[in-house]
Amino acid sequence: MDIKIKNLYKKYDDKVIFKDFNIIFKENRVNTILGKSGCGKTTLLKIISNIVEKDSGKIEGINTNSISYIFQEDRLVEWLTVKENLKLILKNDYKKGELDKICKKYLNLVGVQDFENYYPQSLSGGIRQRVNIARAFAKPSKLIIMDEPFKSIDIKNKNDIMKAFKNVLREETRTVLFVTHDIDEALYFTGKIYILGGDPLIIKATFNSNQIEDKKQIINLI
Ligand SMILES: Nc1ncnc2c1ncn2[C@@H]1O[C@H](COP(=O)(O)OP(=O)(O)OP(=O)(O)O)[C@@H](O)[C@H]1O
Repeated sequence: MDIKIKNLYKKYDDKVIFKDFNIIFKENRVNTILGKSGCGKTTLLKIISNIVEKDSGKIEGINTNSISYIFQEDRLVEWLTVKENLKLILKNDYKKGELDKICKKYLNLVGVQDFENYYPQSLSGGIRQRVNIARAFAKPSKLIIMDEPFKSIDIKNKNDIMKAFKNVLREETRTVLFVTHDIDEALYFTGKIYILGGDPLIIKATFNSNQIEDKKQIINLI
């Protein structure tokens, strides 16, 4: 089922972010959202995932019990090791005997298998975020919500993780909502690109990522 946002209204104090806003995100595809800083992208993701309350409107096609989140900052539990952090989230999704194998598979995927017994506080920001990404991918959720997930990761590791993520998406059908400021990231995944902007927010343009021949097409719209 596509995710349908209908007649969304939201303001913070007197600042109107959404006024009768409508958008449809495609099921089983990467839906990438681009837009100026502060236009309301994170608010949209948080409303969709029920972390921020909307003033009014309808959201269809979401099962809030089946969402994986990757935010700009990681949400690791400091007093649990990397592996325990994964197990905590995955314990209801897999049989006990499978958990170690699953943790290994996804930690491997993002290249942090050597850190499985470390506590988060002893890891760099980039490694922590990769653990965070492994945990989100490992959860067999239908929807993955990613808000600038690669921001703190160096270019080499970012490229490896994006490649790994592409492979996961080939194996498993997931719907992805992906906010980024990086046009190369947006174009890397096959899917839909939405350019949002304005005050209150509107959809300025939508593209299929494989339609874009020149990045300038997008830059000029943001
Ligand atoms: N809890 C809040 N209370 C009041 N204002 C808020 C709150 N959260 C966000 N805002 C404001 O709402 C607007 C939209 O914020 P939001 O974080 O959704 O933008 P964004 O497009 O995700 O920005 P960025 O690209 O910089 O992450 C901004 O002006 C922000 O200052």
